[in-house]
Amino acid sequence: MFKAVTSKLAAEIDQELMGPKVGFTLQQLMELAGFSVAQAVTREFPLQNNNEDKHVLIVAGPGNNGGDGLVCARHLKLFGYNPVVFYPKRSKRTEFYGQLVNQLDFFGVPILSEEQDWTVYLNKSKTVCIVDAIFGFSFKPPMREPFSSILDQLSEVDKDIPIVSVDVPSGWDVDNGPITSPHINPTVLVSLTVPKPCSNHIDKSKTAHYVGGRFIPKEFANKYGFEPFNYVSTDQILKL
Ligand SMILES: NC(=O)C1=CN([C@@H]2O[C@H](COP(=O)(O)OP(=O)(O)OC[C@H]3O[C@@H](n4cnc5c(N)ncnc54)[C@H](O)[C@@H]3O)[C@@H](O)[C@H]2O)[C@H](O)CC1
Ligand SMILES: [K+]
Repeated sequence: MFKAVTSKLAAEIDQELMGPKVGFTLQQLMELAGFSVAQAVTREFPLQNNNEDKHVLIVAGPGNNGGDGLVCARHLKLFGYNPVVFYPKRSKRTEFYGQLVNQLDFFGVPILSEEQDWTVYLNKSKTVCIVDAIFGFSFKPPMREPFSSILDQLSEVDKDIPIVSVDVPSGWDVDNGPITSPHINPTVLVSLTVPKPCSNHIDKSKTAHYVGGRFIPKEFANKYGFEPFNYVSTDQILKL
Protein backbone atom coordinates (compact mmCIF):
# COMPACT_ATOMS: atom_id res chain seq x y z
CA MET A 1 0.00 0.00 0.00
CA PHE A 2 1.43 3.38 -0.95
CA LYS A 3 1.13 6.49 1.10
CA ALA A 4 -1.31 9.18 -0.06
CA VAL A 5 -1.28 12.87 0.87
CA THR A 6 -4.37 15.00 1.38
CA SER A 7 -5.28 17.94 -0.86
CA LYS A 8 -4.08 20.27 1.91
CA LEU A 9 -0.69 18.58 2.20
CA ALA A 10 -0.30 18.40 -1.60
CA ALA A 11 -0.79 22.18 -1.76
CA GLU A 12 1.80 22.63 1.02
CA ILE A 13 4.31 20.43 -0.83
CA ASP A 14 3.75 22.52 -3.96
CA GLN A 15 4.26 25.74 -2.02
CA GLU A 16 7.47 24.54 -0.44
CA LEU A 17 8.89 23.31 -3.76
CA MET A 18 8.18 26.70 -5.30
CA GLY A 19 9.03 28.71 -2.18
CA PRO A 20 12.14 30.82 -1.62
CA LYS A 21 14.21 28.00 -0.10
CA VAL A 22 13.86 25.39 -2.85
CA GLY A 23 13.08 27.77 -5.67
CA PHE A 24 11.60 25.58 -8.36
CA THR A 25 9.53 27.56 -10.82
CA LEU A 26 6.04 26.42 -11.80
CA GLN A 27 7.35 26.11 -15.36
CA GLN A 28 9.97 23.56 -14.34
CA LEU A 29 7.57 21.38 -12.37
CA MET A 30 4.84 21.57 -14.97
CA GLU A 31 7.23 20.57 -17.74
CA LEU A 32 8.19 17.42 -15.83
CA ALA A 33 4.58 16.72 -14.81
CA GLY A 34 3.28 17.04 -18.40
CA PHE A 35 6.22 15.04 -19.74
CA SER A 36 5.46 12.20 -17.32
CA VAL A 37 1.80 12.09 -18.39
CA ALA A 38 2.86 11.93 -22.04
CA GLN A 39 5.16 9.04 -21.14
CA ALA A 40 2.24 7.20 -19.46
CA VAL A 41 0.22 7.62 -22.69
CA THR A 42 3.03 6.07 -24.75
CA ARG A 43 3.32 3.20 -22.25
CA GLU A 44 -0.41 2.40 -22.23
CA PHE A 45 -1.30 3.29 -25.83
CA PRO A 46 1.78 2.69 -27.99
CA LEU A 47 1.62 3.99 -31.55
CA GLN A 48 0.61 1.17 -33.88
CA ASN A 49 -0.60 0.84 -37.46
CA ASN A 50 -4.20 0.83 -36.32
CA ASN A 51 -4.03 4.05 -34.29
CA GLU A 52 -1.41 6.30 -35.80
CA ASP A 53 -3.98 8.39 -37.71
CA LYS A 54 -6.14 8.79 -34.65
CA HIS A 55 -6.05 11.64 -32.15
CA VAL A 56 -5.34 12.05 -28.49
CA LEU A 57 -7.87 14.52 -27.10
CA ILE A 58 -6.52 16.61 -24.24
CA VAL A 59 -9.21 18.38 -22.22
CA ALA A 60 -7.48 21.20 -20.31
CA GLY A 61 -9.01 22.96 -17.30
CA PRO A 62 -8.52 26.50 -16.01
CA GLY A 63 -5.67 25.88 -13.51
CA ASN A 64 -2.31 24.16 -13.31
CA ASN A 65 -3.79 20.73 -13.97
CA GLY A 66 -4.81 22.19 -17.35
CA GLY A 67 -1.26 23.48 -17.78
CA ASP A 68 0.07 19.94 -17.29
CA GLY A 69 -2.29 18.92 -20.10
CA LEU A 70 -0.94 21.62 -22.44
CA VAL A 71 2.64 20.47 -21.81
CA CYS A 72 1.60 16.83 -22.26
CA ALA A 73 0.06 17.69 -25.66
CA ARG A 74 3.33 19.21 -26.88
CA HIS A 75 5.34 16.14 -25.85
CA LEU A 76 2.79 13.79 -27.44
CA LYS A 77 3.24 15.65 -30.72
CA LEU A 78 7.01 15.15 -30.44
CA PHE A 79 6.40 11.47 -29.73
CA GLY A 80 4.51 11.10 -33.04
CA TYR A 81 0.90 11.31 -31.83
CA ASN A 82 -1.88 13.57 -33.17
CA PRO A 83 -2.94 15.62 -30.14
CA VAL A 84 -5.95 17.95 -30.20
CA VAL A 85 -6.54 20.23 -27.22
CA PHE A 86 -9.93 21.39 -25.94
CA TYR A 87 -9.27 24.41 -23.72
CA PRO A 88 -12.64 26.05 -22.93
CA LYS A 89 -11.53 28.46 -20.15
CA ARG A 90 -8.03 29.68 -20.81
CA SER A 91 -5.97 30.61 -17.78
CA LYS A 92 -5.09 34.28 -17.55
CA ARG A 93 -3.09 33.77 -14.34
CA THR A 94 0.30 34.45 -15.89
CA GLU A 95 1.97 35.21 -19.19
CA PHE A 96 3.29 31.65 -19.05
CA TYR A 97 -0.08 30.17 -20.07
CA GLY A 98 -0.08 32.28 -23.23
CA GLN A 99 3.39 30.97 -23.95
CA LEU A 100 2.24 27.35 -23.58
CA VAL A 101 -0.55 28.08 -26.07
CA ASN A 102 1.92 29.72 -28.47
CA GLN A 103 4.14 26.65 -28.25
CA LEU A 104 1.22 24.43 -29.24
CA ASP A 105 0.55 26.73 -32.21
CA PHE A 106 4.24 26.45 -33.10
CA PHE A 107 3.93 22.66 -33.09
CA GLY A 108 0.72 22.77 -35.15
CA VAL A 109 -1.41 21.30 -32.36
CA PRO A 110 -5.05 22.44 -32.77
CA ILE A 111 -6.64 24.14 -29.75
CA LEU A 112 -10.42 24.19 -29.64
CA SER A 113 -12.17 26.96 -27.74
CA GLU A 114 -15.48 26.78 -25.89
CA GLU A 115 -17.44 27.70 -29.05
CA GLN A 116 -16.00 24.88 -31.12
CA ASP A 117 -17.45 21.38 -31.32
CA TRP A 118 -15.07 19.21 -29.35
CA THR A 119 -17.58 16.33 -29.16
CA VAL A 120 -16.64 15.16 -32.69
CA TYR A 121 -13.59 13.65 -30.96
CA LEU A 122 -15.77 11.59 -28.59
CA ASN A 123 -15.68 8.77 -31.10
CA LYS A 124 -13.52 5.71 -30.72
CA SER A 125 -12.80 5.51 -34.46
CA LYS A 126 -11.19 8.97 -34.19
CA THR A 127 -9.59 9.05 -30.76
CA VAL A 128 -7.04 6.75 -29.10
CA CYS A 129 -7.54 8.16 -25.62
CA ILE A 130 -8.61 11.29 -23.76
CA VAL A 131 -6.27 13.08 -21.35
CA ASP A 132 -8.32 14.48 -18.48
CA ALA A 133 -6.39 17.57 -17.36
CA ILE A 134 -9.44 19.46 -16.09
CA PHE A 135 -9.00 19.60 -12.31
CA GLY A 136 -6.27 18.49 -9.94
CA PHE A 137 -5.78 18.85 -6.22
CA SER A 138 -7.44 22.29 -5.91
CA PHE A 139 -10.88 21.21 -7.13
CA LYS A 140 -13.66 22.10 -4.68
CA PRO A 141 -17.17 20.78 -5.36
CA PRO A 142 -19.82 21.63 -6.45
CA MET A 143 -18.71 21.84 -10.05
CA ARG A 144 -19.47 24.90 -12.15
CA GLU A 145 -20.22 25.07 -15.87
CA PRO A 146 -19.00 24.44 -18.49
CA PHE A 147 -17.08 21.70 -16.70
CA SER A 148 -20.08 19.83 -15.28
CA SER A 149 -21.50 19.32 -18.81
CA ILE A 150 -18.06 18.41 -20.15
CA LEU A 151 -17.54 15.80 -17.43
CA ASP A 152 -21.05 14.40 -17.91
CA GLN A 153 -20.18 13.84 -21.58
CA LEU A 154 -16.85 12.25 -20.69
CA SER A 155 -18.56 9.93 -18.20
CA GLU A 156 -20.78 8.69 -21.04
CA VAL A 157 -17.85 7.63 -23.24
CA ASP A 158 -15.31 6.34 -20.72
CA LYS A 159 -16.20 2.70 -21.42
CA ASP A 160 -15.52 3.21 -25.14
CA ILE A 161 -12.58 5.61 -25.11
CA PRO A 162 -9.96 5.26 -22.38
CA ILE A 163 -9.42 8.28 -20.16
CA VAL A 164 -5.99 9.15 -18.73
CA SER A 165 -6.52 11.33 -15.66
CA VAL A 166 -3.81 13.76 -14.58
CA ASP A 167 -3.23 13.69 -10.81
CA VAL A 168 -6.93 13.36 -9.86
CA PRO A 169 -9.90 12.00 -11.86
CA SER A 170 -11.67 15.30 -12.54
CA GLY A 171 -14.85 15.79 -10.57
CA TRP A 172 -13.76 13.35 -7.87
CA ASP A 173 -13.33 14.79 -4.41
CA VAL A 174 -9.55 14.88 -3.91
CA ASP A 175 -9.77 13.37 -0.44
CA ASN A 176 -12.97 11.30 -0.65
CA GLY A 177 -13.12 10.00 -4.22
CA PRO A 178 -16.17 9.79 -6.53
CA ILE A 179 -18.92 11.32 -4.41
CA THR A 180 -21.13 12.59 -7.23
CA SER A 181 -23.01 10.76 -9.92
CA PRO A 182 -22.31 10.58 -12.80
CA HIS A 183 -18.53 10.55 -12.57
CA ILE A 184 -15.72 9.53 -14.87
CA ASN A 185 -13.88 6.22 -14.44
CA PRO A 186 -10.40 6.62 -15.87
CA THR A 187 -8.51 3.73 -17.45
CA VAL A 188 -5.21 5.30 -16.35
CA LEU A 189 -4.43 7.59 -13.42
CA VAL A 190 -1.10 9.42 -13.23
CA SER A 191 -0.66 10.73 -9.68
CA LEU A 192 1.84 13.59 -9.55
CA THR A 193 4.61 13.62 -6.91
CA VAL A 194 2.58 11.37 -4.59
CA PRO A 195 -0.95 9.86 -4.83
CA LYS A 196 -3.87 11.75 -3.36
CA PRO A 197 -6.41 9.87 -1.16
CA CYS A 198 -8.99 9.66 -3.99
CA SER A 199 -6.66 7.20 -5.74
CA ASN A 200 -7.59 4.62 -3.08
CA HIS A 201 -11.06 4.55 -4.69
CA ILE A 202 -9.93 3.38 -8.13
CA ASP A 203 -10.68 -0.21 -9.10
CA LYS A 204 -7.16 -1.58 -9.59
CA SER A 205 -8.46 -4.29 -11.92
CA LYS A 206 -9.76 -1.62 -14.33
CA THR A 207 -7.45 1.35 -13.81
CA ALA A 208 -3.69 1.39 -14.28
CA HIS A 209 -2.14 3.61 -11.61
CA TYR A 210 1.14 5.42 -12.19
CA VAL A 211 3.05 7.98 -10.22
CA GLY A 212 4.87 10.69 -12.19
CA GLY A 213 6.35 14.13 -11.61
CA ARG A 214 9.78 12.87 -10.62
CA PHE A 215 11.21 15.88 -8.89
CA ILE A 216 11.79 15.41 -5.17
CA PRO A 217 14.68 14.01 -3.12
CA LYS A 218 14.28 11.31 -0.46
CA GLU A 219 14.65 13.64 2.52
CA PHE A 220 11.87 15.87 1.26
CA ALA A 221 9.52 12.91 0.73
CA ASN A 222 10.30 11.60 4.23
CA LYS A 223 9.56 15.01 5.74
CA TYR A 224 6.04 14.75 4.31
CA GLY A 225 5.66 11.18 5.59
CA PHE A 226 6.21 9.06 2.47
CA GLU A 227 9.01 7.14 0.82
CA PRO A 228 10.24 8.18 -2.62
CA PHE A 229 9.14 5.95 -5.48
CA ASN A 230 11.60 3.54 -7.07
CA TYR A 231 11.61 4.90 -10.60
CA VAL A 232 13.61 2.73 -12.97
CA SER A 233 16.52 4.25 -14.86
CA THR A 234 15.46 7.43 -16.68
CA ASP A 235 11.71 6.67 -16.52
CA GLN A 236 9.47 9.58 -15.51
CA ILE A 237 6.65 7.26 -14.43
CA LEU A 238 6.35 4.21 -12.20
CA LYS A 239 3.43 1.80 -12.27
CA LEU A 240 2.16 1.25 -8.73
N1 LIG B 1 3.83 19.34 -7.22
C1 LIG B 1 3.11 18.85 -8.18
O1 LIG B 1 2.80 17.69 -8.15
C2 LIG B 1 2.69 19.73 -9.28
C3 LIG B 1 1.40 19.68 -9.71
N2 LIG B 1 0.90 20.47 -10.65
C4 LIG B 1 -0.46 20.36 -11.08
O2 LIG B 1 -1.19 21.40 -10.52
C5 LIG B 1 -2.44 20.90 -10.04
C6 LIG B 1 -3.03 21.82 -9.05
O3 LIG B 1 -3.18 23.04 -9.71
P1 LIG B 1 -4.07 24.26 -9.20
O4 LIG B 1 -3.91 25.37 -10.15
O5 LIG B 1 -3.78 24.50 -7.77
O6 LIG B 1 -5.53 23.70 -9.27
P2 LIG B 1 -6.42 22.85 -10.27
O7 LIG B 1 -5.83 22.79 -11.62
O8 LIG B 1 -6.72 21.59 -9.54
O9 LIG B 1 -7.79 23.65 -10.34
C7 LIG B 1 -7.92 25.04 -10.06
C8 LIG B 1 -8.84 25.68 -11.05
O10 LIG B 1 -10.10 25.03 -11.08
C9 LIG B 1 -11.12 25.94 -10.73
N3 LIG B 1 -12.13 25.23 -9.92
C10 LIG B 1 -11.94 24.69 -8.71
N4 LIG B 1 -13.08 24.11 -8.27
C11 LIG B 1 -14.01 24.31 -9.26
C12 LIG B 1 -15.40 23.98 -9.40
N5 LIG B 1 -16.07 23.37 -8.43
N6 LIG B 1 -16.04 24.27 -10.55
C13 LIG B 1 -15.39 24.92 -11.55
N7 LIG B 1 -14.08 25.31 -11.47
C14 LIG B 1 -13.41 25.00 -10.33
C15 LIG B 1 -10.43 27.06 -9.98
O11 LIG B 1 -11.16 28.26 -10.09
C16 LIG B 1 -9.09 27.13 -10.69
O12 LIG B 1 -9.19 27.88 -11.89
C17 LIG B 1 -2.07 19.53 -9.56
O13 LIG B 1 -3.17 18.70 -9.35
C18 LIG B 1 -1.14 19.07 -10.66
O14 LIG B 1 -1.88 18.59 -11.76
C19 LIG B 1 1.70 21.54 -11.28
O15 LIG B 1 1.88 21.28 -12.63
C20 LIG B 1 3.06 21.75 -10.64
C21 LIG B 1 3.65 20.63 -9.90
K1 LIG C 1 -7.46 15.66 -13.79
